Amino acid sequence: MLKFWYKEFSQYPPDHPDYWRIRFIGHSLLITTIYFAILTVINLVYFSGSMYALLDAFGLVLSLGIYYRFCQTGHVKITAWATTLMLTSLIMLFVISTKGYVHSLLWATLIPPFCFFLIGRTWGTYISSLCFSICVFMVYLQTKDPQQVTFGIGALLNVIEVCIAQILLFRFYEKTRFSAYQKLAIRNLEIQKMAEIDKLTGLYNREKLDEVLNTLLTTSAANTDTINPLIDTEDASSSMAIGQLFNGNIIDKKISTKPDLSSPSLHPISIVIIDIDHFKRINDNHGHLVGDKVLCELAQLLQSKMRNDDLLTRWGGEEFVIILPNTSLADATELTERLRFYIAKQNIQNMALTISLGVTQYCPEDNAHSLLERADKALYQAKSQGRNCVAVA
Ligand SMILES: Nc1nc2c(ncn2[C@@H]2O[C@H](COP(=O)(O)OP(=O)(O)OP(=O)(O)O)[C@@H](O)[C@H]2O)c(=O)[nH]1
Repeated sequence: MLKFWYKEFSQYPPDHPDYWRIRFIGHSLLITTIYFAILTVINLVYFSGSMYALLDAFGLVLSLGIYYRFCQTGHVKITAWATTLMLTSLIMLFVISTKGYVHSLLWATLIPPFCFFLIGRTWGTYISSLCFSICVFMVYLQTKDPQQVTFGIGALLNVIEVCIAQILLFRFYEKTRFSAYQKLAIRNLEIQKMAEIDKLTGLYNREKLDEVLNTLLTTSAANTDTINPLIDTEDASSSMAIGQLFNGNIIDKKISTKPDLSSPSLHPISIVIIDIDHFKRINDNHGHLVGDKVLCELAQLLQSKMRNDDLLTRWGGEEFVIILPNTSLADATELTERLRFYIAKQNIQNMALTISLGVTQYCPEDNAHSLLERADKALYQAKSQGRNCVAVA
């Protein structure tokens, strides 16, 4: 609708800071054109007020002229100022010429929204203050020389017109505010995702691992009397789900509210550190780009073997860490052995590749650091045992 009026400026895409200002200029000048055209006719035909009709006709020509020029040049700042000055001066001329009677003062309430949106806070404040001071002065003059107030059709039209303009203005404001808020929310989500995802493999990174581990273990420390941080598939009494910690999605499994730290085997959590064997050789022999591809492919293969609640992360370099909730050390060792065997059978970038793995289980006195340190020691042991094997600590 009204495509002939709204010009698309390719230099101002939707994410440009001036995008909404341009739309506002287009809307405002369209509305003022329509208003001035109607007012010219009403003043001329109905009220026989040639002076006001002339003022409105002048406004009509100015609105069209400013918009025509804007479409040609695309100068946002100049157009914003021209529109502001035209509107404020015509409104104030009307207010002064009616001496503030016939509800003409209502028109002045349109000045701040226009000024602030078009020319910014500072000038918006100055111009609005000036115009309102004139309005106050008009009312002061009325007190000095009071006249009988009559509520004619002119006053009625002024009220109706200003009310319609105010509603349109505030609809527009709300639309821009909502749109800006939505964009911001989407950006925030993107940034948050970027901050916790490893760019190369697409897995969660070390920051996310630390966050999840710390949250799990801090929750356990703070709630030793009430909450066990470990997962209990049977006990669904707490509303906090492990899945929320991992990926923001609520997964059915709940964190137990029973004080069970004394018997971690009932609610075990295990950690695995994986390290590619002789990865340096791959880089040296085939180049870093092939090394990167190996990391990505391995990440995908490992991910394909994860269960719903397992969290696979890239710890850094050619090391990966898995958090295995609700998994005892024995189960974790078995699962890890299966992983090792599975990877050794794969052909990754036309190479046979092996991994070494260190496994450990969470103890009540652990913190994130001590837990990872123990798993790392196990990994070191696996390396010294000749690689391509699993060691437990
Ligand atoms: N291509 C690639 N290489 C990486 C990346 N991060 C770390 N590396 C390389 O990974 C190699 C790790 O080498 P080392 O720590 O000596 O370990 P390794 O050769 O796997 O030997 P072991 O662990 O003892 O079996 C180094 O050559 C790093 O440059 C990465 O993102 N991309």
